[in-house]
Parts: sequence; C-alpha cells; structure tokens
Amino acid sequence: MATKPKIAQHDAEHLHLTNTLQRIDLNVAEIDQRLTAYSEDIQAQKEYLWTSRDEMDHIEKISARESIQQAVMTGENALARRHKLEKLKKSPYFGRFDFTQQETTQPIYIGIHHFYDDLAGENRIYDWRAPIASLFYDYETGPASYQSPKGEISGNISLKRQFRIKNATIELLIDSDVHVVDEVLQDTLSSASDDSMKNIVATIQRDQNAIIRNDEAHTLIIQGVAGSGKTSIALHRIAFLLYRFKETLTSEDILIISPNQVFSDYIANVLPELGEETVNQVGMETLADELLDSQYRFETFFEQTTALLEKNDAQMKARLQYKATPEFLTELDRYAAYVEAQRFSAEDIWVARRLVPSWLLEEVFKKHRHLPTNERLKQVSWEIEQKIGNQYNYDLMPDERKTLKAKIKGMLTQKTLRETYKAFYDWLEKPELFKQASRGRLEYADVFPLIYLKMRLESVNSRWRNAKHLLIDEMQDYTPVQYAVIGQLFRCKKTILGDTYQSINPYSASKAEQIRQVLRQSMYVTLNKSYRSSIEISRFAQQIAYNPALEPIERHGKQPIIYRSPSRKLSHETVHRLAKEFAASDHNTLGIVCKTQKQATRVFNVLAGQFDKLQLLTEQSNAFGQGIIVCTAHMAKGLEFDRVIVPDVTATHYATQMERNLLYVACTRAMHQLDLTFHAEPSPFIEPLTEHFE
Ligand SMILES: Nc1ncnc2c1ncn2[C@@H]1O[C@H](COP(=O)(O)OP(=O)(O)OP(=O)(O)O)[C@@H](O)[C@H]1O
Repeated sequence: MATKPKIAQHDAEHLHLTNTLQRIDLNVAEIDQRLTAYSEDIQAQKEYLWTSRDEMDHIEKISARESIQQAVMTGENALARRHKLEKLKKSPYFGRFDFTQQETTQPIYIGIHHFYDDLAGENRIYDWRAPIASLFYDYETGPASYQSPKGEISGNISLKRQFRIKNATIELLIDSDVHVVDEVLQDTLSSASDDSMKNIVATIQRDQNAIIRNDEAHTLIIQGVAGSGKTSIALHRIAFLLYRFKETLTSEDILIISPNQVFSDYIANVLPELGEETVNQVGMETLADELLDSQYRFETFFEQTTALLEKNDAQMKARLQYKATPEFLTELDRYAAYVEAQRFSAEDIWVARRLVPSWLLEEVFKKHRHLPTNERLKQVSWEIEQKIGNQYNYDLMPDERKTLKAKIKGMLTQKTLRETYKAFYDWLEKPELFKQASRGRLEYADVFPLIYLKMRLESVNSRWRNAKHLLIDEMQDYTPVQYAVIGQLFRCKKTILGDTYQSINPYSASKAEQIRQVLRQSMYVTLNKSYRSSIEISRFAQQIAYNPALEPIERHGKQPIIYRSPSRKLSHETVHRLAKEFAASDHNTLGIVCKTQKQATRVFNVLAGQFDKLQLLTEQSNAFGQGIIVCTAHMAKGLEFDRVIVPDVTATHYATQMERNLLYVACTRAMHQLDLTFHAEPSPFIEPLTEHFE
C-alpha cells in the first residue's frame, strides 16, 4: 500500500533537499578552488621544466614530466566528480529508507550517483549500485538484510519513501509500506516515450534487481517476455558490474553484439546516463566479416529474412532450418575432425640426400593446427629444416629449401576453405543444402558454419577477442553454430537475453535450451512481467500469439482498434488520418510497423512531404529520432513507440507462423496506443478479434 506522507514530513523532505543541494554547491565550489590550484600548479611545473631544462638531467626531466602528468590526472578526476555533482543537482536522489541496525537508525538516500560530502566527511547519497542500496529494491518495511563486503548485515527498515525530483523540485513523494514502487512505476510507464532508452534506476523491480546484481554466473541467459525490461536490465547490469569490479573492469572491456545500428543508437544513452562511458557495440555481420578477414562476400541476415518473406522458397527454408539445428553442429564437428585427419597425406621424402620420415611430418603438421593453412605449411618446412640442421649439421641450400616447401605443400589435399566447406555437403550426401546467394555471395546461413570450420581447421582473429564481458541481445535470432563460434571466440563472462516468442526468422533461430547446450556453465533466468504496453495492448497481442508466461502490468489505456477498409488506398488514408492525429497529440513517437521493406516504402511514400518528422528506416539507417518512423517489424525489434500502427494486416500478408511472429513483434512495440488496418480479408490472426473492428 502506498501512502502520501504527512505535511510535516513533506516539509522536512523539502528542507532536506535544500540542504543537500547547498552541500553539493559547497562541494562544487571547493572542487573549483582545487581545479584552479591544480591548473596553476601544472602551469608552474611546466614553466620550471622549460626554464631549467638545461640544468636537468634525463632522469630529472622524466620525473618532472611524470609529476605534471600526475597533476593533470588528479585534475581530470576532480573534473569528473564535478560533472557528477552538477548532474546530481537536478535530481539528487529518488529513494530513501530508514535502516535500524544495532539500535541506531539512519536515513539512507539513494541516487544515480553517490555523494560523499568531502567537507563534512559524510555519505549523503548512496549510489544505487552500492551494497546497501539493494535493500531499497529488495524489501518493503520490516526486517531486511544485505550482503556487504564484510558479510551479511541485518536490520530493520522503518520507512521507505520514493521521490521524483526534477529541476531540483520534489514533484512526487510517496511512502510505500507494503508494496514498493507501484505508484511511481505506473507514473513512469504512463509518460510519453523518448527517442532513446531511459534508465530505470528509480523503479527497478525485485526480480530485475537480482539479475542486475548477479555477479557469479559465468553465462547468464535471460528469457524475458516482450517488454519485460531485458535490454534495460542488461545495461543496468553492465553498469553494476563496472561499479562492482571497478578495479579490473572498464567500459572498454565490454562488448555488445547488437542486432542493428538503429538499436545500438537507441540504447547508447543508458550507460552515460548511469555515469559510465559508452561501450563497444558490434553487429554479427561485422564480426563475421572480420573473422573471415573480409575475404568472402555474403548476404545479410536482413536480406535472408526479406528473401524468406518475399519468395516462399521451400528449399531455402529447408536449408536454413537444417543449419539451425544442434545436429548440424555435431555433423560439422565430425566433418572438421575428418578433414583434419585427411587433409595432410604425409609420405617419406628425401631432402639433400637425407630422409624425412612421414610420421615426423605428420607430427609437426598436427602440432600447428591453430595456424592458418599457409602459415602452418611454412612452419612445417621451417621446423623440418631446423631438424635437418640439428641432426645432420647441414644447412639447406636455397633450391633444396624450395624443393622441401613444394613437397610439403603437395601433401595438402584440400585447397581453399570455401571448397572444403562446400565439400562438407557432399560428405553429408546432401549437396543440395549448399547454394550460393545472388551475385556469387554466400547465403547468410553458411557464414557462421564457414567461420566455425575455419576455427577448427585454422584460426581466426578478432580485435574484440579480449573482451571481458559480452552482452548479446535478441538471442533467439542466432543459431547454435553462431553460439559455438561465439563460445570459442569469447571465453569471458556473458549476458545473453531474448525472447523465443519474438523470433523474426524461425528458420534461423535458437531456444534458450539449445544455447545452453552450446554454452556450458550457464545460468538461466526468466522475466515474466511485461511493463511496456498498457494491459489492453498486452491482452490484444496475447490473442495473436499466446505466451502463457506473460503477466501484463495493470496499466490501462485505449483499446486497440482494427480499421477495416474497402481498398488498400482507403486503408492507407486511415493510416494517414491516424498519423495526423498523432502529430496533434502529446505523444513523441509513432511507429508504422510493416511486414516487408517494400511495404514500408509504399506507406512512407503515401505520407512523404506531409509531416515534419517522418523517417523511413532501412537496413542502412543508423539512428532514429522522434516523430513518425516507418519500418519493418525486423527493424523495430527491441524498439518501442508511444503509438503503433500496423498497416495491411490482411490474409495475404499475415498467414504463416513467421508472419504471426512478425505481427506479434509489431504489436508489442506499442506503449499507449495500437491501431491495425486491413482491406479485403483480415489475417486469420486478427479475424476472431471482432470486438476491436471498426
Ligand atoms: N522496472 C522498471 N521500471 C520502469 N520501467 C521499466 C521497468 N522495467 C521495464 N521498464 C520499461 O519497459 C519497457 C520495455 O523495456 P525493454 O525494452 O528493456 O524490454 P525488453 O524485454 O528488452 O523488450 P522487448 O523484448 O519487447 O524488446 C521500457 O520502456 C522500459 O523502460
């Protein structure tokens, strides 16, 4: 139960806020003084170095430069602290609880950054990631405990209060005795969207908190329903780990594998908002290109999905489906072992009238299995030459060396990696499963199997290899082979998240259990509460694709409407009218989410030139802003909008299981309002929903 505090308490909190802001100001002023002193000191040291350089020896100069460097770093740290304090001035904290321990009660204020009052030697605000702050997320009033670096600390929470402070003014103040954040959460979720993801520190829920603070799992797999906060939680988890392991982990050690550039841009703000630096993000295709040394051209995942939707090619489906099975990975493993055993047929050779036995050649070849083939052959020649040198005390002449190299090269049976990969399908006796994509490119489904084979037979290089924590979003869209490559390439800790109900390409997907089979040592958690959409929208989406695990949050909004029109032209006029209504509303974002890129372009052309903020997302887009966004469900994955329109939900457009998933993804992007249109015949997925027809 949430209650409003009494007037006197209200006044006391206002006073406390004023006092905190004054203390922040005093600390900022003190930092400013220090910054001036540092800069004068640096200036003086530089001048001294300049004027005395002739009298100083080399060691003295190095030490003077180091001392300047040190002063610069101290100044930079002070400046960073000043920035944080300045940020705190707008909204210093969002929560308070009174914690009694050994008969002493202390009010603990929680904020996005901590504020240690240097002048008073007192902690005034605790960082939301501090061990004690977990009490705020994990408990209501009553007995409570948390893990501190010194062990478990137990006590009692006598008061729990939440604030919304904006521009240094308390806008909302609520005491919660029984259930934490409902009212504040409702308030947050009802507000209009932004063009980038927001932090949720003030309203993190208990199950989410447990995931954020889990610092033990080697690989944490999060299966969460649409809108359950997976992406938010994963980013907050990164911020938590950077705080928890600040001695050993920096933002440069983190790598996010993200589905596309628009998504990367959408989430890019969260970590800086939480006071951390942005982290590296890379797409699967970019990673693949790097692992293949840019030597192969291949179609993209987006193109593969488009081809599936536009061509309805049964053979293509069969190819993709097989390559997404765990059995395929097993076969590829067996084949790699077979190739490795076959590819070098060593025989006794004579070099400079000395015998080099086949067993020795084989042994040396085997030893260097992690080198690329060319390097490996060179290494074998070099080692044999060394052995001849050592054993017979004879140095090879240039032409003898050349002969040796040629003989060793001649023992290699398979030639290029691509040929070896293609031969895999003959070995499987399923040659029909290998087919080139347009313009001689590889099909996307062949890219990671090829990389996997390269890893097994040769080696791969990646500049990301040393990442210390890997985050993979939209896990359902990657196949077991992709996970096998990732598992071998990144031995570090991982956070992997997604939703099998949102697989946009079921022919090329994985379930959490399959990922767990490939990435051992993993821990599996689920998030079932859905926060994004109003309950009306959630229930509507549930009727399109029922997910028994999903529990919608009780936040009410408008009922979704399905507009029926006699023709596509009139249906597009409805879209136009709804877009106008949006433009005149308080909402910030409208997503018009289509099935294919062609359809999206058509809708965009109907609206072009008539709205100030209108954007068509394509595979090449790298950002999105406020206003009207026209895109495919594929591109909309992971994003959200105040309102969503799904045009042309006809029987021809949405009929298959894959199309049902796309429709589900499209509908679950809506926070406050959802409209669908169709002409001719409705899709079977919305046909029964007659109470929504208009
Ligand atoms: N504890 C919370 N407090 C406030 N907002 C929350 C909370 N949890 C989730 N949300 C909000 O719910 C919305 C969905 O979050 P997010 O995009 O992280 O979910 P998701 O599970 O990754 O979604 P999807 O898989 O559907 O793309 C966001 O607007 C997010 O801010």
